This record gives sequence, C-alpha cells and structure tokens, in this order.
Amino acid sequence: MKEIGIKYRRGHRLDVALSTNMPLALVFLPASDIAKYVDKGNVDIGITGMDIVEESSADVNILAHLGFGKCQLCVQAPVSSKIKDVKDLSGKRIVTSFTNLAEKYFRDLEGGELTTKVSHVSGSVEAACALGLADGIVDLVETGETMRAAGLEIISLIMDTQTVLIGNKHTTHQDLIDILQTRIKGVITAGLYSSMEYNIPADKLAEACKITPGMTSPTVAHLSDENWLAVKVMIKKPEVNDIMDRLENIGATNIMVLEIQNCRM
Ligand SMILES: Nc1ncnc2c1ncn2[C@@H]1O[C@H](COP(=O)(O)OP(=O)(O)OP(=O)(O)O)[C@@H](O)[C@H]1O
Ligand SMILES: O=P(O)(O)OC[C@H]1O[C@H](OP(=O)(O)OP(=O)(O)O)[C@H](O)[C@@H]1O
Ligand SMILES: [Mg+2]
Repeated sequence: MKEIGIKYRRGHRLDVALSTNMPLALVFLPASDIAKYVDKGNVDIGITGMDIVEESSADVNILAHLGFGKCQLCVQAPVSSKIKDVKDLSGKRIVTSFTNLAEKYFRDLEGGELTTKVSHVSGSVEAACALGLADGIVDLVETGETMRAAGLEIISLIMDTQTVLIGNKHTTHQDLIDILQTRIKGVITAGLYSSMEYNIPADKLAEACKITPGMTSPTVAHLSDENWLAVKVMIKKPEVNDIMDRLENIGATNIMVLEIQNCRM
C-alpha cells in the first residue's frame, strides 16, 4: 500500500480503513474469504492466493500474478503408510481446508463418482493423519518443512499457486482499478530488476551489450576519455552477480548495481 502511494488510517479492531489520499476504502478479510467478496460483494479489487480463487470457484478477473506466495497444493500421505500412488488413496479418508478442489481432484481420478471421503479442517491439516482422522491430506507445500515434520510426503500435485491481484467483473470503478493495477505492476516489476551502470572500453561495447541487452536497449553515454563508454541497463536480480563477473572479464570497470524503487515499463 505504501509503495503504490495509498495512505490510510485503520482504527483499532476495525477491518475497514478509509484512504486519506485516494477515493477508496481498504477491507481486511480472512484470506479464504477474499475471492468470494470480490466475486459477489461490493469489493472491486483483491489480493489473495490463486488456490483460494479456484477453491471458492470465484468468477473474477485475474489482473496480475504478483510473484510471491508461491506454493503447491498437494496430496500427501504418511511416509510410513507406503502409499506411493494417489489411486491407493481413492475411497479412503482425506482431510483438507480445500474440500472443493480435493473433491474435484478425486472425482476426476475416480472417473466421475466420488467414493473418497473428503472432510474439512481449517488449519494444522498436517496433524490429521497422526491423529487418526485421515489416511491422506490435501494441503499447501512451500519448503516442505511442515510436511516432513509431520512425517508426510507428496503423493501427487494438484496445482501450483501464487498470490494474484483479482478484480470484480462488474465494477463501476474501472478507472480506479486500472490505476491501482498499473501501480501494483510497477512496484512488482521494480522488485524483480536492478539498475546496472558500468564503464567499458569502446571496442568492447558490442560484447558488453550481448551480456546486458537491457529491456529495450542499453543507454550508452560518452566519457570525456574517448576510449571509454558508460552503459546503463536494467537486469534481472538473480542474474546480477553472474553478469558482473562476465562484464569484469571483458574489461568493464566501475560496475554499480542500484535498487529500483518503482518503475513503469
Ligand atoms: N507456506 C506458504 N507459502 C506460500 N504461500 C502460502 C503458504 N501458506 C499459505 N500460503 C498462501 O496464503 C493463502 C492463505 O493462507 P492461510 O489460509 O493459511 O492464511 P493465514 O493468513 O495464515 O490464515 P490462518 O491464520 O487462518 O492460517 C493460501 O491460500 C496460499 O495462497
Ligand atoms: O512447506 P512449508 O514451507 O512448511 O509451508 C506449508 C505450510 O504453510 C501453511 O500453513 P500455515 O503456516 O498457514 O498454517 P495453517 O495452515 O495452520 O494456517 C500450509 O497450510 C502448510 O502447513
Ligand atoms: Mg495459515
């Protein structure tokens, strides 16, 4: 909210906060209800997991994939059960917070008729097998730490998910949604890239541009020493060190990497 320039004041124990600088109100809802509100309620735009959009069958526009909250919805079973094939769980007891997705998955697996007993718990799903409530579970896996700690393993993948920006299909505030969508995308993109500047001998420019082609094309400026040029480009953050090594190897100097706070591409 801060990065996209929305200021707001949230009163103690209030879930609705009025923005002090834009014509909007922020609503803080439980993660699992957000998609439903954006679909059916008077909420124009929301941030939630794609898993929740699918679980609640929300009919919303997916405005952007935000690149965080990445995890996988998986069928899991106790390592000790020796279950290796998801078909071995068919007809058995599954516990999950994602009953709709789990039922759909097992119904498809069973060719249309659901014999697997899917029941709901709202959290700490991994405890269900050890406590005798389930033969397998359907839950999210990110690092796998929770799963391993509970003595479980992945039997099959239901879906990859990440945080998405969603929009109400019948909004009467499309102009404002467009502004917010553009601002959010700008901040997300800025987080994926760094700005890089370096000096390069003029005869090495072509080689350097192959290493750092930039988004459109590199900005090249002259130094007062005519044998040297200065280059400025955007590069993907995970590639920063590799690119610095390669540039240094061809003779680049004064290589500097700067954070980008915000951008519009
Ligand atoms: N370990 C994780 N890694 C990445 N994303 C996750 C992880 N756990 C949950 N998410 C994402 O966040 C969403 C909300 O998770 P969850 O319902 O557990 O919310 P919560 O805010 O932790 O609520 P609660 O306090 O009730 O557990 C999930 O549907 C999923 O999209
Ligand atoms: O693979 P990991 O990195 O261990 O993350 C996965 C865990 O994170 C989520 O739980 P959360 O912490 O939200 O607890 P809850 O489900 O009980 O709310 C999810 O339900 C898994 O239990
Ligand atoms: Mg949780």
